[in-house]
Amino acid sequence: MRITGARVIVTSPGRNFVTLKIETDQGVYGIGDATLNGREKSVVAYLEDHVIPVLIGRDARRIEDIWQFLYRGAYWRRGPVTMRAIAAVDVALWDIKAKALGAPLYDLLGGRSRDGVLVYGHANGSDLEDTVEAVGRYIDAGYKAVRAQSGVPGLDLAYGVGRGDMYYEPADATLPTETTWDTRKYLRYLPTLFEALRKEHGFDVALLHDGHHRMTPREAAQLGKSLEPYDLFWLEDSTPAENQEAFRLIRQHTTTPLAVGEVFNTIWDAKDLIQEQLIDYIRTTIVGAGGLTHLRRIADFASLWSVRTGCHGATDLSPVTMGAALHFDTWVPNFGIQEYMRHSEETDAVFPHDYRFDKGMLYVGDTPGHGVDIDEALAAKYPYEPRQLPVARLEDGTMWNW
Ligand SMILES: O=C(O)C(=O)C[C@H](O)[C@H](O)CO
Ligand SMILES: [Mg+2]
Repeated sequence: MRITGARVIVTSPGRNFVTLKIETDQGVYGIGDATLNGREKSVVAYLEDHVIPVLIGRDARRIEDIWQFLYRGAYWRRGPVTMRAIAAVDVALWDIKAKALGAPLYDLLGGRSRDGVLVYGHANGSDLEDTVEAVGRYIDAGYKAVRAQSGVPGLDLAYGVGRGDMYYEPADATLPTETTWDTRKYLRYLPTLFEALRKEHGFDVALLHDGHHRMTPREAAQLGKSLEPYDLFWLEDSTPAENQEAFRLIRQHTTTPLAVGEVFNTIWDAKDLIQEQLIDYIRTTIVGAGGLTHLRRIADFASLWSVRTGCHGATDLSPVTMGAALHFDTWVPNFGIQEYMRHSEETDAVFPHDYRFDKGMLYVGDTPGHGVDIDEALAAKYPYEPRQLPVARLEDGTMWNW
C-alpha cells in the first residue's frame, strides 16, 4: 500500500488547527493532528518542506520504519515542532492501517481494557464563589472529575480563567495578552478555594488543579502540602520540568499526587520523573510526543513504576488527537484519566467524530480507524487567524512563566 499524496489542511473554526491527510493507492486515507498552539505555521512548513517529500511512494503499512526514519533521519531530534510533525504522520498511518483492516484503532493496540474513559472537565471562575458554582455546573452535567481554576484576589488575569462557561481558550489575541502574577497571593488563596469546594460539593467528586509551571519547587511543595486535606486527584505542572530533579524536592514534602508532561516531546523528558517515581501521572499526549508509536512506549515504561496516564486534552488538541487519545486510553493498562475540554460546535462540525460523552466518561465508537474525519469543504470556510498564547509578568514587570 503506497503513499500517493499528503496534504496539510489549516483551518480555524474558532481556533487554529493543522491537520495532515495522507492518501494511498488503495483509496484509503488517514488523518493526523499537527497543531502547535500559537506556533502553527512552523509545523506546516516542517511538514510541507521536509516531511511530505520523503513520504511519497513509501509503504503506508510500515509505521514503525517511517517513525524511525523521520526521528533518526532528521538528525535534529526531539522538540515540539519535529515531534508534532512526526505525530501527525504516525496517527494518519495508524488510521490508515486500522481502516484497511476494518478495525477500530484500539483493537490494533491490544483491544479494550475498559468500556469508557474517565475524563475531567475544566471549570473556571473569576473568584471563589464563581469557581465553586462553575464546578457545580460540571457536576450537574455528569462529570465525576473537575479541574478547578480560579482568578486570584488582587491579580487581573490568571491561567485557566476564560470568558466561556464550559469552554476555555487561552490563545485569544494576535499579539500575546500580558497577564500579571504573584505566587504569594496565589499560595494564600488556593487552600481557601479548595476548602470551599469540598464544603459545597463533598469529597466524592475528583478535584484537580493546574499550577501551569508558575511555582518554584519549594513553593510547589508548600502548595501540595497545604492542599492535602482536600484530597486532590492531582496537582498539575506545579513547577517547570525542564530540570526533572526539581520534582525530588516537591515529592519529599507532600503526598498530593503530582502530574506533569503536557509540554514533553519524548520519553527522555520524563525518564527520571518516572523511574524515580517522582510523579503519579504522565500528561504527555499523542500530538505532543510523536504519535501513538512513541506514546505507548512512554506508557509501558511508566507502568513499570506505577505511573498512570493522564493525557493532555485542551482545545488546541484537535478532535483528531482526542479521537486517537481515546483509542489509546481505551487500551492502555495503566490508564489514569483523560482531560476533556470541549471543542466549539464549529470545530466539531469540521471534524466529524464518533466519540461521545456520557455521565463523566467518553466512549470511542467502532468505526474503523480512529473515528475522526475532516470535512474539507467546511474547513476551507475558516481561514487561518494569527493567535498567540498569553505571557505573564511579575508585578514589578519581570517576565514569568504563563
Ligand atoms: O489543558 C491544560 O492542562 C493546559 O495547561 C492548557 C495549555 O495552556 C494549552 O494547551 C496551551 O496551548
Ligand atoms: Mg496543563
